[in-house]
Amino acid sequence: MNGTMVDYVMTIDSDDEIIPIKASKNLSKEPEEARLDPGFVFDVSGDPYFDLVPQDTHFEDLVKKGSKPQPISVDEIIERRRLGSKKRKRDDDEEDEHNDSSDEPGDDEDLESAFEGLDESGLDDDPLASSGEENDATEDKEISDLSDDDDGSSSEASDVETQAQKDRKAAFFDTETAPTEVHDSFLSMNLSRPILKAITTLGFSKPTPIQAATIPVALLGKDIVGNAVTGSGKTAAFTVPMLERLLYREKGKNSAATRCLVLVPTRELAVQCFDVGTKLSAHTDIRFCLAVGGLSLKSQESELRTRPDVLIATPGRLIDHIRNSPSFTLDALDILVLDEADRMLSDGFADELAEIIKSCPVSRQTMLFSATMTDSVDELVKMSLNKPVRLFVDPKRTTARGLVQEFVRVRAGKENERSALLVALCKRTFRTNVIIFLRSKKLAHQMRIVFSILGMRCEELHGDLTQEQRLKALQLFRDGSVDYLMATDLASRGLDIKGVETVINYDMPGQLAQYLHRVGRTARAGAKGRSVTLVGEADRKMLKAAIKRGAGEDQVRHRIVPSEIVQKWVDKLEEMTGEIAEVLKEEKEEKHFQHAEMELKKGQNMIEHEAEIYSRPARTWFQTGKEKTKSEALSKEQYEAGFKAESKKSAARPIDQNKPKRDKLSGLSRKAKRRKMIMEEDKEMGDDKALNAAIRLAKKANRPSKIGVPEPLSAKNRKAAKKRSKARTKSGGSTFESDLGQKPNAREGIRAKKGDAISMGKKGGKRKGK
Ligand SMILES: Nc1ncnc2c1ncn2[C@@H]1O[C@H](COP(=O)(O)OP(=O)(O)OP(=O)(O)O)[C@@H](O)[C@H]1O
Repeated sequence: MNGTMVDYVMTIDSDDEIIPIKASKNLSKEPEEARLDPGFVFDVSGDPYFDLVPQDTHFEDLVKKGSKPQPISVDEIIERRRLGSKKRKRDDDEEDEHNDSSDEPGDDEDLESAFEGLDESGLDDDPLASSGEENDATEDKEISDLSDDDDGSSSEASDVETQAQKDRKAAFFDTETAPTEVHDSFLSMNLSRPILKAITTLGFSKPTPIQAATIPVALLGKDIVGNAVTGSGKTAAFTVPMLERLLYREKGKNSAATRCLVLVPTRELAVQCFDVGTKLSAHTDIRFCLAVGGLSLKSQESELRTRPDVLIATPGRLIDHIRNSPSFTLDALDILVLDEADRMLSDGFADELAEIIKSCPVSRQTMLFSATMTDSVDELVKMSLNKPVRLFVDPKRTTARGLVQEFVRVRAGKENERSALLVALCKRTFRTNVIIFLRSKKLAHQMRIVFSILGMRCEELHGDLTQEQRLKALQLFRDGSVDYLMATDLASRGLDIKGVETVINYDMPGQLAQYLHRVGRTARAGAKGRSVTLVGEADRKMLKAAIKRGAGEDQVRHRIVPSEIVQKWVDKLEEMTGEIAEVLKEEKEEKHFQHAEMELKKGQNMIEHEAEIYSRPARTWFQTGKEKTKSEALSKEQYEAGFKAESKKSAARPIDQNKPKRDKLSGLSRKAKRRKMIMEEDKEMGDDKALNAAIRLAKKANRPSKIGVPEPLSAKNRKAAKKRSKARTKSGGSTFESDLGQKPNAREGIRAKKGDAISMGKKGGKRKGK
């Protein structure tokens, strides 16, 4: 760390209380329009998941039944054990009973006495095992040493653009279409009244910077690459123009079609996007559909048959529908949104993305968003976007303005103290609205058991849970029924939860992007928040990168947890290892039992309904389990390579292998290309050619015309439109028509022609790579 950095890393000597987050210099300088209403959130009171599905459907119906056994409640096991142990303890003396109540937050004296009577049965290789703590005086020095260690190869070094890169980008991106007006109000953006009404209902008084930049360009039908910090309103930035364009779609009999697709990496994020979309379209007739794994395939299929206007999906489930729902097609797609694109790639979805993109019409508009960009995203952009407009808001700043970043040092050789540190921090200081990120599902589950045994209200969110459990955990955390959410990186992207005060990183993630997304769950939409990261010796570079990319010099803290407190929790956790193991054992036994019951039921079903089950058409899969695991590992490797130094970048070339087969197709017309690709695919899959051709023909015959782009209103036209709208209102014209300020059906159903866009800002050349 250089001299100045030493000065600004403030040390918090005690974790007894939260040092109030002072308005930073940066914050006070912040332009008024950049601040959001911290009190506002998309989610309304009540259960946000119940209004995600058609009124006549029960949510329970949508949750995939039978694929996973009924969830086992850890809380129930712990409660059962607690009751059992209470009974045993009744035989003990008064003193021991008193010790039992030592789990109250902050009651450290009581805890101390409680430990004395407990049995010493530590497990040698248990992650919760202890080590000592050194004095605090050296901490300051060492954290400065840590940051002084500038070897020039830190993670963030790879983020610095070389001139060659800049030139390449300039050649690829549309540099002519820049937002011409600075919009400090939604009213000046040429939006229709139903959309404006919804924006007002949501309490958005001003567009955020990324919204101000994106909406006008997106309305032109241009491809966009958007980048802005977490919690800056990217969801509405692409949803608003998408809805506005949809208002101009063809309506009437046989014109229903899925025209917009939003792809997101996680199911929870899809649910949230769906929620935002339905709220913003509340005053329109635009229909949304959610297609994510873990929810019932059948009800999704039947909903897709009605051809909803907007589909929000995760890549895996979408591929399943493309392959296995005969009436479903993306042929009529006008707008494709790739949200959190880098995460989709790092999750091993590169192949799926390539397949989906191949299934979309070439003439679509594509918008790609993320708070962090990687090399693989660059490749995806090249593959799927057509002369995009690059809209990067404040690219130097990577964390929210209201975020205070704290770091807690975990010394070499004392890695095993992490759990004790975490418990100490949560027991004494961070007591409500805390998301804790852990590196594995197993650890998240174990820690949830630890917290529950200690009487701390806690839920877990990771991929080992059923969708039902995941949604429930989120809901309990959202409504404040639990104070802690133990999560893996599943929850690091996009989730917008009101009032998250603190994000704790049990360990420093391997990539800066991951860190930024995790800490981005707090300090959203102009609110203040705090992140606390446990930093080990191996995390030096990441620590340095995180500090450098923070919101401001005065918003970084070094927190020290008193060593005696850490030791206290180390001892307590050691004592608890036996109990944790018992809970895990009981849970495992229950799981086995449930599994056996399920298998039995399955067997009975097979006997009873054999004929019907075998008559069902076989579903085809995009990848086998083995292929998927392989591609996930590859993506992870490539994702990590994307963060390495620039010199290594060209060697990594992440998505190259996944590019559509360009060479074989070059020189062919668009139609011929597509036909050839489909034929090859059929050959690979060994599908029935005639049947597939018939399905394709039927789908093609049903394909509706494309949506256009809204025409900007000149001052003169605006007046005329107002007059027309008044006249129509008098004569009882439809609200939509008057909202649009145009003649009924004046532009409805018109295919977006090149000229449309050119007249408002040049549309780029031919789309590459498809
Ligand atoms: N114009 C606005 N005015 C006030 N609040 C807004 C506005 N736009 C969005 N918000 C609020 O900002 C919060 C964050 O929005 P959103 O989830 O879209 O952020 P994001 O940039 O997608 O974040 P992430 O990168 O983490 O996915 C939401 O709760 C929303 O209520």
